[in-house]
Order: sequence, then structure tokens, then C-alpha cells
Amino acid sequence: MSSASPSPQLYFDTINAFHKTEALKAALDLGLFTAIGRTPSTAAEIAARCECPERGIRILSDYLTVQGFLTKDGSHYALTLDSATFLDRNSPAYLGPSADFLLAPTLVEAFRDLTSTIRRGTPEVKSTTPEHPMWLDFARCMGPMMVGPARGIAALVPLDADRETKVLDISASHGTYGIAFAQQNPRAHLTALDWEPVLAITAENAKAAGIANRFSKIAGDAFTVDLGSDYDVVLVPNFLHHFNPADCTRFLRRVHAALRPGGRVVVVDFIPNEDRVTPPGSASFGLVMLSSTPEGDVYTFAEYSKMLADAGFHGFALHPLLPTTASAVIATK
Ligand SMILES: C[S@@+](CC[C@H](N)C(=O)[O-])C[C@H]1O[C@@H](n2cnc3c(N)ncnc32)[C@H](O)[C@@H]1O
Repeated sequence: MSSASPSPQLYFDTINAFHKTEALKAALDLGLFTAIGRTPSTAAEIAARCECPERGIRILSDYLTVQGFLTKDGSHYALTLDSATFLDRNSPAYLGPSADFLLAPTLVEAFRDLTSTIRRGTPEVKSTTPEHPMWLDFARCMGPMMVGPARGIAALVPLDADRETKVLDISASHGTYGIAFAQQNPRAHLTALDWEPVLAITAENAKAAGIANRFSKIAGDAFTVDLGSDYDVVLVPNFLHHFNPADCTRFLRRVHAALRPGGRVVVVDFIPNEDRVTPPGSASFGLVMLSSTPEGDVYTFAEYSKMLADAGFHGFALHPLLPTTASAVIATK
């Protein structure tokens, strides 16, 4: 028998996990990390910069220190490397806008209803509803988060520089994935596919990235709209997890038909190990699909390989996109 004594710590940490969420959201809303910046500061100094009474800033700063977002030396608080990189509005890698989507009422409500969702077998809120407005917020807020993996994939899949090439970005949203390809390959033409209202944001971002003259749109349901043909690469980032394996395979057959011979499909997604419980970041994403889609899930590399093989692809390879939780599966027509 084990000599370890039982601890209720995990129970209390989990029951109180929303404290952490709300404290971080308050700090982002108040600009607390930006107020500290590169200068270790006292609670009074931070409070003055955030234009708040000192008590709240002191208690919040101590809490954020306990949670690992700040360090404290005497009475001075400073940013950790991660906080300086991702939580200071002056950093190019600032992640704050993603909180507006990840904590949007639609998604939070979907989690509040988890018990009934599991009993019923399907959620009340379904992100798979055509033109669901949540995808406008996603397109506005989530682009910066995807820049790292998007550039990583563009580097992994070089295009022929001696001719005009064609890239299709399925579920383009903010457009970050396709735009990374267009920027890396000056002779590539990018076609972005998404719901019509979302594509207005994609087009704005393509213009801001300087690729408007090599950009076009396909609006509508990716399962039924004409995808076009002869693409060198079809990107499928964070799309397949919304659907069941049979629908994913049906969709991948359409992608196969739209590629030129030798063309490649790039599936980017949360891909857990075969045990389905490691690594934590990708394995936990299944719960998001349970809370917001009728049939979505996370799929392992073996499951993606089977879907891709059934759709006619060969030469599957898995590429973890470290340090993010995303991975890419690349396969060839
Ligand atoms: C999770 S987001 C992924 C966006 C982007 N690819 C990324 O990786 O950040 C899903 C996107 O798929 C789009 N979408 C969902 N269902 C769709 C469908 N049936 N046809 C076309 N687009 C769809 C949504 O509008 C949204 O932009």
C-alpha cells in the first residue's frame, strides 16, 4: 500500500481556478503588466500608472506573484520573461487580444453548461452553426497567436520559386496561415476560404501584409462550395477538430481533388499522443470541442493518417510546432 497521504489540494486548486482566470483578465484590462514594463515597481507606482487605488493593485500583484506572472523583490514587482514577452502591450508578441475571444460569453457559457451537455450528448451552443458570429471575434482577436506556427509551417513546406504557385487556406479567419505562405513565397497566389462576413477581416489583413494583389476569396461552406483546382498547397488549420472522422475524411477527399499531382495538404491541429491524455495542451482541447460542437474531438496522428489515407493521400509526417501546442500533419497527393 502507498505511504502517501491524500491531499485535497488538486480539488481546491481546481474549484478555485476561476480566481486565476479573473485575476489575469483584470491585470490585462488594467494594463498592469504594461505599467511595470522593464522597470521593477512598487504597488504605489503601479497603482499610479494604472490610475487605481493602491490596495487593489497590491493584492492583485501579490496574487500574480504567487501564480508566477510576476516576481517580487522587497516591495518591487517585476515581469517574468514570459509576462514581458506575452502580456506587455508594448511587446510585438502581446497575447492580450486573444483573451477577448477565449473568455467571450459564448465560450464561457458553453463551459458552464457542461453537465447538461454531457447528459444530452450535444451542446446548446454550436460553433459549427453556419456563419456563427463567434468567428468574427476569433478573426479579430486570434491572429497574433498564430504567427509563430504559421511561419514555422511556411518554412517547412517550401514552394517552387521558378513558377507561379497556388495556396488555398481553408477556414482562413484572420488569414495568418495563408499570409505567412504568401510572404515567404513571392510568386504564390493565396485563396482564402471562410464564411463571407469573416473574409472581410481576412482581406483587410492581407492588404495590411502587402499581398492584396495576390489574394482572392471563396465564401461559403467548405463542405459544399467549389474549392477550385490545381493548388500546390491546401492549408487546413484548426478546422477538422470540429467534425467527426467520417466528415473529416469526406472533406479531405475534396481537398485531394483540388490539389495538383504532388501537391500537399497541411493539417494544423491539437494532436495528442496515442494515449489521448498527453501532452496536456493538445489532449485537453477535446473538452473545448465537447462543450461547443455536436461531434468534434481531438484526433491522434494515427487517426489523421487513416483519414488522409482514406482520402487518397500518402507520405504522412507529423511535425510538432514547438513551443506551441499545435502540430502539423503534412501529406502528399
Ligand atoms: C477555429 S477557427 C480556425 C481559424 C484559422 N484557420 C486558425 O487556425 O486560426 C475556425 C474557422 O473555420 C471557419 N468555419 C467553420 N465552419 C466552416 C465551414 N463549414 N465552412 C467554412 N468555414 C468554416 C470559421 O468561420 C472560423 O474562421
